[in-house]
Amino acid sequence: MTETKIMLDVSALGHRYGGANGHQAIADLTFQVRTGELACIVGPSGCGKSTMLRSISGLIKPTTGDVKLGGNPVNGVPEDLAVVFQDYSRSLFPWLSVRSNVEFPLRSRGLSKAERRSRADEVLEWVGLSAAAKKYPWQLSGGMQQRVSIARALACRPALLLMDEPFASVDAQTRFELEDLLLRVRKQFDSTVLLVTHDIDESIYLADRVFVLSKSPASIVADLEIPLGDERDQITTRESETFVHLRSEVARLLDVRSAHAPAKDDAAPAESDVDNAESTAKQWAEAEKAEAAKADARN
Ligand SMILES: Nc1ncnc2c1ncn2[C@@H]1O[C@H](COP(=O)(O)OP(=O)(O)OP(=O)(O)O)[C@@H](O)[C@H]1O
Repeated sequence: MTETKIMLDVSALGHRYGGANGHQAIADLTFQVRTGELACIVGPSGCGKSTMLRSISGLIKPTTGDVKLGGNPVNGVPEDLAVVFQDYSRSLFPWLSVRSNVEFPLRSRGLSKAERRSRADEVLEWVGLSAAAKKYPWQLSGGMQQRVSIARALACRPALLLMDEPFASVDAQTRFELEDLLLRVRKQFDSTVLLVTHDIDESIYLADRVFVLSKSPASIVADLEIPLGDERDQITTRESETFVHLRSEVARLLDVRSAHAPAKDDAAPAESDVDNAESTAKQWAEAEKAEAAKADARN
């Protein structure tokens, strides 16, 4: 029997902002993502998804539990992790061309200039942006900018691709196109993906597995295998009996009818952490810039 490898192992992860009397954002999160799997996490607004992603990507140190990537403990930003955010305007550098944006994180990974160029050109072709390589992000539509972000993440050949509501800022048509693009490229690059969304249909359409989160503080309330096969289609898959059944099941688990009720502990953020509350995309971009600067200093 072949052993299934675990790429991401999250164990009893918890985070409380603002010390002992502060705000418990996530509590006792335990789940695993297998190598080569596309897993989606769906949870109600404010339940702690970003806090979880920050912990997994090493941007914050969780107060309890631990995270392992490829068997190694995550104690800072891991090199073999890439992240795609909803807010592409904050994660792409406006002063760099599309190609340079894609090459940027490769600078800290010890690749030669020629290798960086060839990787960037390969992924840009895969996301259909070869012709836009010399343009700047601000010359592109939102959907195209998000394709640049996806290309940039894939160029790093990450062991794990984290995606934080990646398609939430584009129109419905573009969203469908980007979802299908993700399904194509994850196959091409054999990627392991963890995607966070609050769109139930999107989570089922994309995933091999869906984890459903509770309201704040987030914990896992269900782990559902999605038996929709590899070939998915925006119309026929979404109309299928299995899809419709899963949609109702996830909606029930999320208890969508009460999703707009304020969570009992959803007061103002804990004061001591307010400085910390800038967007994860910005934090990540700063971490990448720092890594590239270190690499430049070494060379
Ligand atoms: N830096 C911080 N300091 C204090 N509290 C915070 C901080 N960041 C988030 N919180 C609180 O933790 C809880 C979870 O926030 P988080 O942003 O992780 O949730 P989310 O599920 O990503 O939200 P959304 O769905 O709105 O994106 C919220 O109550 C939020 O106010």
